Amino acid sequence: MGKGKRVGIVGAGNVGSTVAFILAMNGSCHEIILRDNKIDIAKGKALDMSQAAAAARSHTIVSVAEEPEQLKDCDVVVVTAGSPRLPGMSRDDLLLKNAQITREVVRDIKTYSPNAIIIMVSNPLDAMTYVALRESGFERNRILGMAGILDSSRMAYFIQEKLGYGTGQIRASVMGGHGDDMVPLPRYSTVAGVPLNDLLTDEEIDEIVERTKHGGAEIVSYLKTGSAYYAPAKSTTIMVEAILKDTKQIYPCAVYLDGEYGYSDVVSGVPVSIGANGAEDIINVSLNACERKMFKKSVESVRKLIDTLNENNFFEDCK
Ligand SMILES: NC(=O)c1ccc[n+]([C@@H]2O[C@H](COP(=O)([O-])OP(=O)(O)OC[C@H]3O[C@@H](n4cnc5c(N)ncnc54)[C@H](O)[C@@H]3O)[C@@H](O)[C@H]2O)c1
Ligand SMILES: O=C(O)C[C@H](O)C(=O)O
Repeated sequence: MGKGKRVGIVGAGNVGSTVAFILAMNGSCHEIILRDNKIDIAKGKALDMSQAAAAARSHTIVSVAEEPEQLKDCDVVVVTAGSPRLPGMSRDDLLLKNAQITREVVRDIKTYSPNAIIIMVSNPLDAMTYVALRESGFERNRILGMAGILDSSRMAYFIQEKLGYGTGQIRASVMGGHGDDMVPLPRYSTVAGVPLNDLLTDEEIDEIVERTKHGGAEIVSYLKTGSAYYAPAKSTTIMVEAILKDTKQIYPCAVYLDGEYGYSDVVSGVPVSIGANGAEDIINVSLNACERKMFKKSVESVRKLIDTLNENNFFEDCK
């Protein structure tokens, strides 16, 4: 699988380096190139991972791009550059700082890996995916944001914890933006094919929904110096591998909406078929009135962040 493929990772912090490690251990691609402001840290991690790859008999090479031009000709670039939140912060508090970082990083990707598919991870995720799209000028299928797989995995875990059984058999579904207004969908969640409301009470499902919405903050409250990275990294590698293997499997991803679900010129999380061309198809799931209302609120939250960027004349500088 993926022989000869090159994956770039910008931001070799907690999430980026864990993505690299998983890909290297899986032998998912031929080469992984790390890029970070902290060059020595990136070099140390690349060396460490290369030695782990040797131990695992993996053919993946991990190297460092010390200069922007060394992150060249990548098939996929994952962007995790930027600050994580700390306890008491919302993801949205990172907006202006991470938008500037995303802009710089995406300009280099556009120049040196002009055919890459970009997977955004930096927060606030939907707004950063929008920034990447505007800054790159790439077709919308080539810019995806990672969040829905993570949020759905969290919901699946909370269902399993509540039930006490079903490990590995739970399919949970979350749509909308990656914020407090995300839209967990119990109606589309099952355990070994059994609908959730056959297994849990409404109150129990409500608790799971609320905990899912605040799943990121729960981990920040324990870690204190940053945010989650194991589940985010695993979720990101699922997207990278779907692109490299051209699987065309459906995953919830943040993509630019152009009329889908009744919204345009905004990014939100929806089910997407992922393949070699990135977001190849956007799947239209039928939502009931209540779900539509929640989706609308979530889209409006993302739209507010885009408005804030506009008010700061952020997009006037887009090349
Ligand atoms: N979408 C999601 O579901 C999700 C999940 C987890 C984390 N995140 C977000 O991902 C981002 C990274 O999280 P983390 O835990 O890895 O943080 P981290 O602080 O561990 O790593 C971020 C890295 O980015 C680097 N960096 C900063 N500016 C850069 C630039 N211009 N060029 C290259 N590198 C640069 C930093 O040196 C650092 O190593 C945060 O914004 C976080 O909120 C999103
Ligand atoms: O919660 C955060 O700030 C990081 C990430 O978005 C997450 O959900 O873990």
